[in-house]
Amino acid sequence: MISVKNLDFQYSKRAMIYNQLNLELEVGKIVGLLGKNGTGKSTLFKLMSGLLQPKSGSITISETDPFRREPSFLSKLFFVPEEFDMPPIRVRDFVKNTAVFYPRFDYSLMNELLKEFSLQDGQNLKGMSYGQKKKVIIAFALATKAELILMDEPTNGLDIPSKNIFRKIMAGHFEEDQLIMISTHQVKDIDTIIDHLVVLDEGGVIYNESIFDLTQKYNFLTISNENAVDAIYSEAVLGGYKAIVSKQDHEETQVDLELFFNALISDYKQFF
Ligand SMILES: Nc1ncnc2c1ncn2[C@@H]1O[C@H](COP(=O)(O)OP(=O)(O)OP(=O)(O)O)[C@@H](O)[C@H]1O
Repeated sequence: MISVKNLDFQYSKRAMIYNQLNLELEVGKIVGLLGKNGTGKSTLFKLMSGLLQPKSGSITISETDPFRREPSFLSKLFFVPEEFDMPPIRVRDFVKNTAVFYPRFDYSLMNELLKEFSLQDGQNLKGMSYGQKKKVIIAFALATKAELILMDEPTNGLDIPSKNIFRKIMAGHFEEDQLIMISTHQVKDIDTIIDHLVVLDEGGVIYNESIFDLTQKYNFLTISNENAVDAIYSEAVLGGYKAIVSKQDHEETQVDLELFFNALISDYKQFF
C-alpha cells in the first residue's frame, strides 16, 4: 500500500532530512513509528498525506502520488497531526460537515467512541481543552474507516484513563483492510496495540519488522546480575538490569519497546 523509494526532503535551504529512505508497508497492520527528535517522523506523515512534496525519490500510496491531492485519494486517508485547529462549532456539526468526505464514515461508531471518551456531540469545540479536542479527532479518524490513518503523537494531552481508552478502541476498531501508523515517543501508550515496528534513524529506516518476529527472535528479561545472561543489550534499572537476549528455549516474553528502541539506536546492526 505504501511504497517509499529513495526519498529525500528538505525544508527550503535546510539540510536534507533523509538519506534515500525506503519503506514498504501493506494493509492489515497497526504500525508504531519511532525515532529520536528531528528524525523526520512528522515530515514523513506530511509527505504521505501530500502536504509536502519529495525533493527526490517517490512516495506512492495505493499506486497514487499523494501530492496530487486527488479527492479519491484524500477520502481514503486521515491524518491526525500533532497540532491542529478545529472550527468553533458543535461536535455534531463538525461531524456533519466533514464526514461527507469519507464514504465509509461510520456515524454510530463516532457516537460510540465519543461516549467512550465521555464527550457529547452537542459540546462546542471552541470550549474544549486540547486533550478533549484530541479525543474528538481520534474518534473521528477511526470512524472514517479510512484505508490509511496516520496519527502523530495521538496520546499527547490525553489523561491517564483516556490513554487506556485509546488503547482499547484502537485494538477494537481496526479492520484488516486498513493500515494505521502511529508516531510517538510514548511507547507505553502503544506497546500493546501495535503489531509492527518501524524505526527511523540516520536518515533512513533502521528497523521494519513485525512484533511477532521480534518475540520469536528475542527475549526481554529483568535480571539482578548483568553477567547472568549473554545479553545483546542491557540497561541498569532500579534493583537490577533489563536485558535483551536471543530467544533460545525461553518462553515468549512481552516486548519492551523502550529497551529495544534504545538498543537499536545504540547499534542497530547487531540485530541483523
Ligand atoms: N516547517 C519547518 N521548517 C523548517 N524545518 C523544519 C520544519 N518542520 C520540521 N523541520 C525540521 O525538519 C527535521 C525533521 O522534523 P520532524 O518534525 O519531521 O521530526 P520528528 O521526528 O517528527 O521530530 P519530533 O520527534 O521532535 O516530533 C527537524 O530537523 C526539524 O527541525
